[in-house]
Amino acid sequence: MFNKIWKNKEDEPSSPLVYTKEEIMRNPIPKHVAIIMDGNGRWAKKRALPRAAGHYEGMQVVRKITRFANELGIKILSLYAFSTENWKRPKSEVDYLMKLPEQFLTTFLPELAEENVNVRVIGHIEQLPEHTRRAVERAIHETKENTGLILNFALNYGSRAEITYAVQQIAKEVQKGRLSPEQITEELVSSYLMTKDLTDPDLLIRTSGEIRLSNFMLWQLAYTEFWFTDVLWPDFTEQHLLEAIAAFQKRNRRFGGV
Ligand SMILES: CCc1cc(N2CCCCCC2)n2ncc(-c3ccc(F)cc3)c2n1
Repeated sequence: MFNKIWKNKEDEPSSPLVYTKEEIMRNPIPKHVAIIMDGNGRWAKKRALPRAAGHYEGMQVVRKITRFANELGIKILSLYAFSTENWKRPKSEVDYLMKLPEQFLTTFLPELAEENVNVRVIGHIEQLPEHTRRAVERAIHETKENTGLILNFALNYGSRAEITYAVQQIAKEVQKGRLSPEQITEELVSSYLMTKDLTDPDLLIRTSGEIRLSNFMLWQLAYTEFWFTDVLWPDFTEQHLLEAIAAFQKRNRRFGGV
């Protein structure tokens, strides 16, 4: 295996450094954390379990990390749950994945509401099975007045498609004479994206050792700190989130000066 530019977290004993919530909360907390939740299939394979077991375990981690992010004072947590490329997976796996939003919400929506969490979704949910879309729309409706953590699921989402659709919409406005080319600024483009009501991610976390963006929030991540870990998503813990935020805080210490 080639020598990686960052430490392998998965094979080493747990990091000698242990961070506490109190210690991390003494420094600025990233307002928007985005996570590419990778490694569920590999986690199952390592245990000779079906891939569905990895997805199920990954869903339990979503609940745990959502609760902890809310405690830390993170304002927005974006989770890449299903990309437009995921449709290429075996039908049985896609069918299972499409049941997870209902399962998650049936089990945890009362708790999310209790914790004042505001559920949102970016992506083309109109292309999801009816039962999946209904569960998601109900969660969005039932939590829309909540003012706590914004839990933003990326479902059937692809960044290039999002940007292309925005360009098409802007071109139509120019064609109708409602916009001039000079009015097309970065702010205007951002206002045509699905994330128009959200600030850009301050910290991106990707698990399972993959070092790529996989067509996730390409425009929005322009100035985001990236933190990669070999840890597989089902093994991701509050301590790993603290480690990622500690790295974010170390990198942003320079903000005070040159
Ligand atoms: C539709 C694919 C999918 C996969 C999935 N996994 C599987 C892959 C990633 C690891 C996490 C568990 N989760 N976990 C929660 C949701 C969810 C989505 C929307 C919502 F409103 C509430 C919950 C979810 N959705």
